[in-house]
Amino acid sequence: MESYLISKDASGLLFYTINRPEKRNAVNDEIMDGLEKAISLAEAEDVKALVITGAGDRAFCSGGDLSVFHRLKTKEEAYPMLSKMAKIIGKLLLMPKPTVALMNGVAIGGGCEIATACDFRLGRKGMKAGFVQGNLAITTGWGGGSILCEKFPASTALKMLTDGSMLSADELLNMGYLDHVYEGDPYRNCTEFLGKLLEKEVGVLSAYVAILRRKWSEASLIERIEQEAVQCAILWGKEIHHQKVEEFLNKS
Ligand SMILES: CC[C@@H](C(=O)O)C(=O)SCCNC(=O)CCNC(=O)[C@H](O)C(C)(C)COP(=O)(O)OP(=O)(O)OC[C@H]1O[C@@H](n2cnc3c(N)ncnc32)[C@H](O)[C@@H]1OP(=O)(O)O
Repeated sequence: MESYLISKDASGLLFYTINRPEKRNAVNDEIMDGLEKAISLAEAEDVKALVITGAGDRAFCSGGDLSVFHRLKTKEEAYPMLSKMAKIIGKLLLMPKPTVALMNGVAIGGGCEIATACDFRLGRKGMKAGFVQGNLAITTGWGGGSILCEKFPASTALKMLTDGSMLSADELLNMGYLDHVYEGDPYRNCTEFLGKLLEKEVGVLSAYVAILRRKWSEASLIERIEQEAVQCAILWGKEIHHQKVEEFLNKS
């Protein structure tokens, strides 16, 4: 089974679907490479927006694949993985088309980092999301912390990052993290939410998006994302992080 799927519809939406529902759509190297591929495919003239979602009805994305990345023990081993995904998330953040996180289920850790980089976040009623990295004795390491701090009020961002709690769709909507909570078919809800955006010329969409992207480029957000990966790698190398991950992997 492919780890990811890429498809395009007639209205100009390019879909990137993480396809590991049995692992709650945890991110491995293949998924990182697929996301980078989808970001470049979205440059095509007939694509109006990129939509990221997860296969199945349980998870949007459960973050980094702990069973794979647990093999990385030192900061020197962890940094290339963190930096690779931080660069891809930086590309997602600055890509020249609008982006949507269609959060069909739980989003945890790195899953929230991917969603935070998107322009719009739609959550299925009943889903939950949380930046749980602190519970694993690390921080966000793919840039999501820096992006959260840029896009949301400082107190909202700091509370989400330091609490490490799972928040309900209604809580996420109230605090402005989600733009919309939907029930029923995700595809129909996504196209309805985007609505008139999809009727606009692609040049108009890219020009508006560029206004936003310039703001983030001028705020040195890419440099801050890179510093976040470095900082996370240092915590990653500590024994307490490995103990916390082992607790999750041995939980059954
Ligand atoms: C590494 C980068 C870092 C960052 O920079 O942000 C991170 O992302 S840290 C990773 C943070 N993620 C987590 O801590 C998520 C851990 N997962 C869970 O809490 C739960 O699995 C869930 C996502 C809430 C789903 O719960 P549930 O529906 O009850 O399913 P299971 O727990 O039984 O999981 C099913 C299956 O999937 C495996 N799984 C789930 N998440 C991951 C993951 N992130 N990495 C690897 N594997 C994962 C889980 O182990 C089960 O596998 P089997 O036992 O083989 O069925």
